[in-house]
Amino acid sequence: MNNGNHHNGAATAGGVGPAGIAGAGDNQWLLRVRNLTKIYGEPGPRTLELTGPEFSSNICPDTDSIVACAEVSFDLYPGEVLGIVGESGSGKSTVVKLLYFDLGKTAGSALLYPYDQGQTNMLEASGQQKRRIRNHLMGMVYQNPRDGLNFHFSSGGNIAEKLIMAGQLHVGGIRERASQLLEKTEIPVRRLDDTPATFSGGMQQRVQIAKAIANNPPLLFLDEVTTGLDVSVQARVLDLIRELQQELGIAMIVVSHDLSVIRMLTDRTLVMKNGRIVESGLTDQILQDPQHAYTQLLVSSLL
Ligand SMILES: Nc1ncnc2c1ncn2[C@@H]1O[C@H](COP(=O)(O)OP(=O)(O)OP(=O)(O)O)[C@@H](O)[C@H]1O
Repeated sequence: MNNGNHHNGAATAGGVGPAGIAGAGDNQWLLRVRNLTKIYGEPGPRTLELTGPEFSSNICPDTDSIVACAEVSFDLYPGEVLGIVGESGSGKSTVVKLLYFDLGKTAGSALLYPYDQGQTNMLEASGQQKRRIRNHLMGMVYQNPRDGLNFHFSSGGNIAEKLIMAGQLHVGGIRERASQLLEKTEIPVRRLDDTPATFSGGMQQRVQIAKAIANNPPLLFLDEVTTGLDVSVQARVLDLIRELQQELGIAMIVVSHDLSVIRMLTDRTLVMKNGRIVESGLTDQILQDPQHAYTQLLVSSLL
């Protein structure tokens, strides 16, 4: 498991920023996740014992319940980019969907420092508090733009929605901010009133990114955001994410089955298999010297 010692001297650490962690000290985590677990179906007493990488299965032989993820623990520091890599079905998306409140947990806790100074498990917050956390402190970019965007709204309308949810009501200000965000994500501002349905796949992802960062959240989730795009389009979206990360100092959790995406974007990586973390560490170290047999297989497929 990660020892929590590494972080990259985040731009927001110690400063008065959207992370709200002024004076929190240099080693203050932004997000602390412990024993995050999601099980579909009724688990039995031995469900966790009888599933996982050593069984090459996440299905409990006693109850047929599915362990989407179990006992996932890690810390994320302000401005740090953490990757989650693993094959299809390993539980990567489940982890970010639990943290973004798209799914309800079976067990575990997640403390987000700007929410109640990290004193309260945000996974047990009320619906209203969760909406507040989501609107002010987090952004999400989904693999499928239809999950993150309303295709009946214009691109500007999609961004406006996020701004309004966070309490911005001044129409002129909203339009100006939406234009600024489109510019930042390299979409011609003249497309402000066009719907995402008229955009290319790469542009749709960039509108999702613009919407996700609209309220300057300290934390952004990216779930397979370039999967399915043409290689050249992928490269442009990845470059944009990297530039925005450097400019804004935003912490990110990047989910991908693709180690080249993980290599390009992340500082530290969790490797998942059958719902469990099998290895974690600095991305460079994992790529150079993978310890777990499964990670070795993943890395060799990259070479
Ligand atoms: N609604 C559901 N009911 C039952 N099982 C589910 C449900 N959603 C996900 N699962 C299972 O949970 C496990 C983890 O799924 P998850 O989507 O997190 O994997 P992943 O690593 O993100 O893979 P992918 O990229 O293919 O989505 C898989 O075995 C999946 O079949």
